[in-house]
Amino acid sequence: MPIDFPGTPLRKAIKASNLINGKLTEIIKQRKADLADGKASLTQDLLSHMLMTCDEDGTYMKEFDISTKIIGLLIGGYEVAGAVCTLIVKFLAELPHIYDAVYKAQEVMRLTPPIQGSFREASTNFVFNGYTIPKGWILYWSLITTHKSVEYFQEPDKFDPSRFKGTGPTPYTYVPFGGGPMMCPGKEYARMEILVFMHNPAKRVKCERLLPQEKIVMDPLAMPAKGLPIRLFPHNHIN
Ligand code: HEM
Repeated sequence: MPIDFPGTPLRKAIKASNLINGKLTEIIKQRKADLADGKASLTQDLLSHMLMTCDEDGTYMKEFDISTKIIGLLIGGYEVAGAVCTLIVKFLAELPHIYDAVYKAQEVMRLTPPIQGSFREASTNFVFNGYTIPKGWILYWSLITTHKSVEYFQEPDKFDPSRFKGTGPTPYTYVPFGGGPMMCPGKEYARMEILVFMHNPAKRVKCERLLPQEKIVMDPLAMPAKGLPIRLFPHNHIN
């Protein structure tokens, strides 16, 4: 239960988020001033783009919304794809036989999706599984529950990249990047980043886990608890 209380991870997260938002707001204000003085260009980067683009009603994004979008991009662009690459190394160490890299990466994101779910606001009253959800409620949808459902995936806890052969899973049952209009905007970039990673270090070396029983923890992304210490060998290494 998330309670904002001194000493809790939530309190720490709120403090860190306020600090980062404060720094980003300074940068945003500076950019606004630079744009007004002609010292910055309208097309120089995403920040200028967010400041200068309005929606169909002529409304511009608020500073706070720009700041949270930037935090989302920083986390998505760095942490999340990094978490997937770490987990790929873990599975490569456990199951080193070469399989199609694309299927393997997909199966890693099914079994250990770095982001476990996301939030939505109910735009209307509706009934789900006998529960009435009133309009305006904030809901958490859990993608890991769908990924581990026996209804959609046989032996859901087994690492089996062949699930993605042929037509693959039923639509909306494999959703590591979310779904619908709010789907992750970094999806294609992340896929490319992961495949480049798999093609280079992961293909050239064999890995051995130093802590084979190391657990995966959600903090908040799925990550090995001790940072996944490994030993690397070239593929032609003979013990
Ligand atoms: C394997 C890597 C990644 C995974 C698994 C992932 C997953 C997700 C998920 C599940 C969401 C929530 C979607 C929803 O609510 O339906 C999301 C949102 C988002 N992702 Fe990613 N992501 C990844 C990489 C990236 C990268 C590389 C970027 C940017 C360069 C990025 C930027 C974002 C942003 C900005 C949002 C928020 C979108 C919004 O609120 O409209 N992500 N991501």
